[in-house]
Amino acid sequence: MDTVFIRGLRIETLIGIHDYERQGRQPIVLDIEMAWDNRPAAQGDDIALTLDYQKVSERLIDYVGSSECLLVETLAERCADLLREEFAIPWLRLRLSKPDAIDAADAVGVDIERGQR
Ligand SMILES: Nc1nc2c(c(=O)[nH]1)N=C([C@H](O)[C@@H](O)CO)CN2
Repeated sequence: MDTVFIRGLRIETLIGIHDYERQGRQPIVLDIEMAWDNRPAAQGDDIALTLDYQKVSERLIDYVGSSECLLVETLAERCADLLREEFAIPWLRLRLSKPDAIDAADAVGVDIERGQR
């Protein structure tokens, strides 16, 4: 199975359960693998047949940048649903990291896998 991936997509958003987190935005980082048959695009050298990672990235920047979730689980699930519905992606694995949440940790977050490989 081929994939298209996006690694290290950093987006400022309002996220967290604590009052101080509701006062201002902080970064989250997305790492995403998305199932896609890359052969038709390669055969025709045709961007129209790709899962265009620029369009996917721009859509996520817009959506996440205007989100106000409490939990990383909620935002991860909503991103996965959006991608699968709007881009007809049959399977994806998505890691949502919060690099600034825990001082003693490089990052915390969730990994989810949705759809059929
Ligand atoms: N499983 C989770 N645990 C925690 C979350 C979360 O979103 N999912 N969030 C917090 C706080 O917002 C933390 O990120 C900032 O101190 C704590 N635990």
